Amino acid sequence: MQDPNGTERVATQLHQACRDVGFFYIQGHGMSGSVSNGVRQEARRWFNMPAHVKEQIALNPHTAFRGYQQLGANVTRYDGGFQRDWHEAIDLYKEEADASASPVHGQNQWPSHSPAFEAVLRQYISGCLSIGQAVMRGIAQGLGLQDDFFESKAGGLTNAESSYWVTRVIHYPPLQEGKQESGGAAVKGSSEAAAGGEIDRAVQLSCGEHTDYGLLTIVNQDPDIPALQVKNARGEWITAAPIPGTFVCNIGDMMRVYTNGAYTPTLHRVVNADPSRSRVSVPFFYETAFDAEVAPVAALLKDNKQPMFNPVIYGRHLESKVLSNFELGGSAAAAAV
Ligand SMILES: O=C(O)CCC(=O)C(=O)O
Ligand SMILES: [Fe+2]
Repeated sequence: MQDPNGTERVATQLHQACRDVGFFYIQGHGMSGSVSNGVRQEARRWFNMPAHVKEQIALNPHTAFRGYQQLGANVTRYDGGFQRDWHEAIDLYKEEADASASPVHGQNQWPSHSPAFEAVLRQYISGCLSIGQAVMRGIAQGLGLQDDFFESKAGGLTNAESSYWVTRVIHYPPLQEGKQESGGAAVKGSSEAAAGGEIDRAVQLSCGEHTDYGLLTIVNQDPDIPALQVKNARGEWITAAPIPGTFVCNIGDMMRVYTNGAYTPTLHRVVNADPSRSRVSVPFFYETAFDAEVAPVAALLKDNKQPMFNPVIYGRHLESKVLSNFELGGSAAAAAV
């Protein structure tokens, strides 16, 4: 019997999804519901704690951008200005004992006052690392490479142990009244925009449109609040509705480089249009090792195609993104909390 485990079939499906859409769902991933649901339940409980408790693990440059960020601290940058994303979150990364090599290296600030939350979050991270390594093996196979390509030197020596993973525990309250209508994202306040400051778009977003930075994102979202939107090839926003028991996955910027543009990360955003309920999601980013040099894979440069991308050190790409993600300190958002 050929392909008894169906791995070739899955590899082909992954190839088609990465090439044509950039998003796919995974099921049969092996993570128990007590972990995937439990981490969201504990997160919801934690975000309901008073602000002064949450601020005990506040994120700033001295905490290597790890920890809690209040509502509106995370921003999306557009030409000429930024808009505040309407969420609060806890950011955690792979821990590094030597913090000197990068502004994002250091230890995590685990959620305060909640050992149960920390315990399930650690289980969740460990489960996602296994899933990430397994899916990357499938993606390598779908590309016609050795299934452990990404674990090899040419593939960045990335595995569950070395991945510079990130996880974001995110709480999206309902959008502010009068800002939820879809369409009409005209930029008002152009004098602010010209100065590179905060811009007042007609529509508020829970998370502005972006692509992810690394290899693979695994999204664990509330089952009953559709909010993640993906831009399709026609330029329309399509909802990636939650399917219980599955994770939504998408590929990031490094996959475009490795495949010399054959796979392109897809723009996505979050709009919690529910006026009465907040949404929790816990995306996990299975990323390249920090020092990995990412370059178009020679075996994928068919027909003497030239590489379209210069090699990138993943950690430098990550730093440039993280350092511009926040508008911390006294803000309109602080007043709104
Ligand atoms: O909350 C979600 O569904 C996805 C969030 C996201 O795209 C991100 O954090 O990069
Ligand atoms: Fe994302």
